[in-house]
Amino acid sequence: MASSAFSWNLPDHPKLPKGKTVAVVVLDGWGEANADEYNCIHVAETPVMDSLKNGAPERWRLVKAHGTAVGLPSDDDMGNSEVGHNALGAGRIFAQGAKLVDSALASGKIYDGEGFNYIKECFDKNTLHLIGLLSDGGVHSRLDQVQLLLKGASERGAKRIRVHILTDGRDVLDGSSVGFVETLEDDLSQLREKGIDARVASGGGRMFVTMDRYENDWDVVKRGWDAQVLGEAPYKFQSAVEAVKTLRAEPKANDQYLPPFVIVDESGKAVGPVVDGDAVVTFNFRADRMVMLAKALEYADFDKFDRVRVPKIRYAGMLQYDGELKLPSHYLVSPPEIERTSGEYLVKNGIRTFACSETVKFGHVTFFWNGNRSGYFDETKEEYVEVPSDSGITFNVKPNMKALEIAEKARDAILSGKFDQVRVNLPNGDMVGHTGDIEATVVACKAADKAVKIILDAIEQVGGIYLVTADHGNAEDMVKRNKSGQPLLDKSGGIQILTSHTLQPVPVAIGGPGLHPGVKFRSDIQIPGLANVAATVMNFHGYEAPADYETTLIEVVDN
Ligand SMILES: O=C(O)[C@@H](CO)OP(=O)(O)O
Ligand SMILES: [Mn+2]
Ligand SMILES: [Mn+2]
Repeated sequence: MASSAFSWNLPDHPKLPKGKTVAVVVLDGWGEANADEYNCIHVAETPVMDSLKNGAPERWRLVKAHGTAVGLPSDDDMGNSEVGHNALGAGRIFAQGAKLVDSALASGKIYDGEGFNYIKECFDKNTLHLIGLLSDGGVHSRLDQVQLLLKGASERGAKRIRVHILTDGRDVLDGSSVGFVETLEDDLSQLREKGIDARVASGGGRMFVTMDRYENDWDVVKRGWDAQVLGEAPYKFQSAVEAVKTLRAEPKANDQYLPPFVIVDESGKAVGPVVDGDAVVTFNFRADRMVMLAKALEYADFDKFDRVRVPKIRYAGMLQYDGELKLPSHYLVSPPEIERTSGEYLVKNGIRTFACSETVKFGHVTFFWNGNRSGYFDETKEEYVEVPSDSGITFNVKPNMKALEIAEKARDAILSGKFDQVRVNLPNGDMVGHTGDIEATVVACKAADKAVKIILDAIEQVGGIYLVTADHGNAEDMVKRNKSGQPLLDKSGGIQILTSHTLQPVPVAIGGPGLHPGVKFRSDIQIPGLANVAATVMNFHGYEAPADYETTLIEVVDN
């Protein structure tokens, strides 16, 4: 597109009117899968979602929500909220962090960039610290990328390396942390044989240490800071494998919630606090759960918790995590440039927008939706409402979460007549699904379904249009399966609970009294995915999507 000819004005849709209130509902972690006892959506009472599926075959369909359809390296990659909401909001498929880091490592370009050269200054006399999620989940980070980075940095002069690990159990099976730590320890010992002083320095479970998001609970980040930067934690071990094995042996322990620990030497001294002159890299490519730590590492006037000691460091993110805040200012790989999102177009065409979720998913329908960008495009036309999430609990304890409150806010926004688009994320299926608690996940799915009803009823009242979809699967499959789909059993004969997202497709349901009667899903799109939703929503507002957007899912047939 020649820049001189560029215009934010969207062309009118030839057949669909303007002025309808459009509700866009994203059910987080709500995929479509075979109906069996491990499909919590099937087991749960979900009359509203069932009626959408069974009521109007031309207005319900499945779309792809994982792998290449959302910009991930391969179709073995499960979907996730970041890439899912990016695709939903941007209407195009961008090569995502996972893929960009892969290419930068493969070509070696990562080592030529500004970010690497910035941290390299410390290699000669000081320590390089790597902090991030240690697994092969591919949602926030990947172990093989960390291995390549360790190799690359040591070949380029890093003499002392400390790795601060966060155990996963959320994107990978619970219990797999031990194997990942063993693999890492193996790599570090090979580096030591080459004369590089490389060790694990601290650790903890991702949901209890460091990886909070959207400022739900700063204590999580503080626990990480204390262990990683100050070298202080309630548990001390001489090896990381011993740490993870011992902490996992506690009753009810799981990888996601391991307490913080530091590795100490024979005299009990932490082996790797961060000190003046050191370099720090946060190796997650995904933004949401690194932003808070990035602020603590980078901001001089930080006041969210007492950092006690603020070392003068050179800090780089694997990617830049927030394009608007330019955070962090140094990074190893440039993030995808997700611009001209549907949110920005619609606002510039006068669409008044309301977006809402509870804290743990708030940034999904705002920050991710808008291409990893904080804040409003135009505060006179947008209102983003965050319902405070519960903090300090696992969500199987309160599986209803804030679904009702979110739905009521959406209902009020729809009935107020002040908004053209009302967009929400309902977190239940995903957040409770990640706990691996099947019974609670069934309750969660029911709660999400009830919330959908409240929103659709409001749309009915104002003669509006709805589009209900999801960002990826989770609650529809809670068990690890073999290739033929049979549940896999562990050594003691129990099922292996699947806490992660899935590769399943997700539904898109459309309707409402405001939807032109001739609208139906097209059957000619090869492999429709989440990125086709944005053009569809633009149509419902009476516009055609920009030419480079993935095509709309609908057609209007004359009756
Ligand atoms: O909780 C998260 O960070 C991820 C899983 O790692 O889930 P989602 O992509 O749904 O936010
Ligand atoms: Mn999600
Ligand atoms: Mn999730």
